[in-house]
Amino acid sequence: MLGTLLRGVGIGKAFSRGIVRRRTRVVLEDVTLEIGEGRTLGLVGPSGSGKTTLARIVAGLETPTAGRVLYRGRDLRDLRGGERKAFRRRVQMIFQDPEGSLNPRKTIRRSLEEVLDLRGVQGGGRQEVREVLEVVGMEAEVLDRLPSQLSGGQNQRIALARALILEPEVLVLDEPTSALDVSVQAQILHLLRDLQRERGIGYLLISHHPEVVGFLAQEVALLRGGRLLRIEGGEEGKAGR
Ligand SMILES: Nc1ncnc2c1ncn2[C@@H]1O[C@H](COP(=O)(O)OP(=O)(O)OP(=O)(O)O)[C@@H](O)[C@H]1O
Repeated sequence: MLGTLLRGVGIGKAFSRGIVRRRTRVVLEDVTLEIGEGRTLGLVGPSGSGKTTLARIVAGLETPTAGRVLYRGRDLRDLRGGERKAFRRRVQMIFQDPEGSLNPRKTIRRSLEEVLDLRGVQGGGRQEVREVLEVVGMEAEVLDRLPSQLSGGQNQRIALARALILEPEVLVLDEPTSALDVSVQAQILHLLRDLQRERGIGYLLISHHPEVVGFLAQEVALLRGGRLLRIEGGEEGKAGR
């Protein structure tokens, strides 16, 4: 049995609004879910139901106002030093707008090399950058370009390459193909599926498109008005597992 990597338990989130009369708006209530090794949990629900907020909480980019997130059984609030670093490295988020997730003023080479710097890799970085480019199906000639000189699909591949350099255990994918042409969407989905099979990465996948969720997810969580209505088995057959 493959292990659980991330769990959200009883997650709630309320945003405050109004400066004079402090009011709060509850966006998530008592949401419990888990992301397992080599598995995809799809997250669907109407616009404004709290999907992105939940994804950001699970990825550690936002703190919940109730409940907790556990990474390998450890509460994120208790992670310090090396453990905190490990979480930051092993849980990565991929966004809908690939160009926006890359620094527009940095070449692709710089964007990838700076992640290697974060990992403390020196000298041998060049080879690794080339290897990861190959994994995401890109040629080395893109290295000297800026994100604005690449297509949406190419930028999403680079965003993935950047995450892969950190050797992630979990990828939180927020509408990763929605900004792309249909044919490019399919390529990215196949790439994501292959990466998961080869590396056992766990995915939390937000998408408005049932065919996208059906392709990758074994389980699908339905969020409505900030509450998890149900989690059900996905269409495993379609993914050919
Ligand atoms: N930083 C914030 N401050 C206040 N309210 C916020 C904040 N972030 C999100 N919200 C509110 O929380 C609710 C849920 O937003 P969220 O983006 O999580 O929904 P979503 O399901 O991802 O929507 P979509 O499918 O349209 O992307 C919305 O009403 C939104 O306005």
